[in-house]
Order: sequence, then structure tokens, then C-alpha cells
Amino acid sequence: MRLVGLTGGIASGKSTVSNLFKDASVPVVDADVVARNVVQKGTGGWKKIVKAFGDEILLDNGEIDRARLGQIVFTDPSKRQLLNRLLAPHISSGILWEIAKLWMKGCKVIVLDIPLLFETKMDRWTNPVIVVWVNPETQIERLMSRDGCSEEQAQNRINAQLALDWKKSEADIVIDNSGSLDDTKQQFQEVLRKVSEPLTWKERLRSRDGLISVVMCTAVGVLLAQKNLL
Ligand SMILES: CC(C)(COP(=O)(O)OP(=O)(O)OC[C@H]1O[C@@H](n2cnc3c(N)ncnc32)[C@H](O)[C@@H]1O)[C@@H](O)C(=O)NCCC(=O)NCCS
Ligand SMILES: Nc1ncnc2c1ncn2[C@@H]1O[C@H](COP(=O)(O)OP(=O)(O)OP(=O)(O)O)[C@@H](O)[C@H]1O
Repeated sequence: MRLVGLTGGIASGKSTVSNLFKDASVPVVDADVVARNVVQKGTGGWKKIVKAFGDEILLDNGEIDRARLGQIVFTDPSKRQLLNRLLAPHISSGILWEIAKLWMKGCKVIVLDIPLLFETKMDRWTNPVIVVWVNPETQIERLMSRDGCSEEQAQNRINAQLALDWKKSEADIVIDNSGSLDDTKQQFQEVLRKVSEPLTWKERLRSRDGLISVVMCTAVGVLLAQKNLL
């Protein structure tokens, strides 16, 4: 099985490219969706957030007030680190579970769409790593227009991640999404061809070693989380 890493910066166009993969019948695991599921009302992730951030983080219906939590964690790095630490074991085991389900269905190529691929060091078990890059002016413009946020809020979110230019320098494949959608679609055709090629023996060994270490880290994380040690 080939696990393709799809990453980039906030609003650089990951979902846009992951939709192209879905249109080409390549299954996608979306880390943002997993991250939302693991904090639904009553889950372990939800309980940890309420304990750490208090009842005032809840909406009237008991769900997490994401806008409010976002406002807190994207302006205070220590709160963001706390949130990341609380949710990491839930998100990584959720991702692993989604991958396992697709693998059991016999999928040969799976795309992992994850904004924090490098930050969480999950790039070790993906091959190739695709970075969706966009120039800084376009990134902030698209982010402000999509989320209806101010320039300062947009910049805070961008600053919460590793620099997009650094991610680009670490990529196996770069998709430049600064132009039109048609331009991106054209680049995507070549990317689709590359990820459809079978893995070489070297790549297989690399993926296997990375996967084993992630399974072990996740298992330890889940055990510690169950014992409330995280
Ligand atoms: C802070 C929260 C509540 C804000 O929710 P909101 O609905 O406004 O944003 P959403 O979840 O759709 O995320 C939008 C984008 O923000 C960026 N982002 C989200 N969390 C983080 C983070 N901890 N650090 C840096 N960037 C982040 C990503 O690029 C993501 O695609 C939410 O993002 C969250 O719970 N984040 C922590 C979980 C996480 O790390 N998610 C990333 C997937 S691995
Ligand atoms: N080539 C393009 N031309 C014009 N608009 C685009 C292009 N690519 C993406 N967009 C728009 O830019 C915004 C951000 O794109 P998208 O949601 O795909 O980014 P993302 O990387 O998935 O964001 P996030 O990190 O928040 O999940 C969206 O409103 C999308 O419609």
C-alpha cells in the first residue's frame, strides 16, 4: 500500500487537491475531519478540552465553540501547544483507524490530507510527500475571503504552522496552486501518474519502518490517554 502525504499551509489548497484525488477515485483520509470527530460532545477529546479550557468553551448545545477555541489557541502559543498535546493521541489513532479501514478494503493508494504533516512528524510514513504551495499574498487573500477573518487573524493562523517555504523545500512533489484551478489540475495529472506507480523496494522498507514506529507511538499515546496521564 502507498500512503501519500498531502500537506501545505492553511488555505494553500489542500482540500482543492484532495478533491481532485477523490474525483480520480483515490481515497482520501482528511485529518481535519478526524480532528473534528474526536472532539464531538461526550468523547474523550471533548472531556479533555472542557477540563483544560473550562465550561465557557462550550456552546449552548454542549458542543465545543470552535470559533472561540480558535480565537484562544491561534493567539496564545502555549494554549495551542496544550490543545495539540491533549488531542494528539486521539487524532493519530483516529487517522490510523481510517487508514486501516481503507487498507482492509484493499485500497492500494491512500492519500492522507493533513495540514500538520511535518509538525507531527507523520511525514516519516508517507511517500511521496506532496506540498501544495501558494505565494504568501494569495494565501492570505484566500484565507481572509474563505473564512471572513481579518488580516491579523489570518496571519496568526499562518504563523501557527511551519513556514510554507520550508515545507516546500522538504517536499518530494510541489504543486504550485498560486494560479488558476485549471493550472492546478494540469499539474495534478502528472502527480496522479507518479503516485500510481508501484513502490520500489527501498520505498517499501521506508514506509514499513515508519509505520511500525507510528503504530507503537500511537499505542503508547492511547494507553497513557486512557490512564489520564496525558
Ligand atoms: C482550534 C480549532 C478548534 C479551530 O477550529 P476551526 O473550525 O476554526 O478550524 P479547522 O479545524 O477547520 O482548521 C482549519 C485549519 O486551521 C489549521 N489548524 C488547525 N489546528 C491547528 C493547530 N493546532 N496548529 C496549527 N494550525 C492548525 C489547519 O490548517 C486547518 O486546516 C481546531 O482547528 C482544532 O481543534 N485544532 C486542533 C486539532 C488539530 O491539530 N487539527 C489539525 C489537523 S491534524
Ligand atoms: N487555484 C485556485 N484559484 C482560486 N481559488 C482557489 C484555488 N485553490 C483554492 N482556492 C480557494 O482558496 C481557499 C482555500 O483552499 P482550500 O480550502 O482548498 O485550502 P486548504 O489548504 O484545504 O485549507 P485548510 O488548511 O484551512 O484546510 C478556498 O476558498 C478555495 O476555494
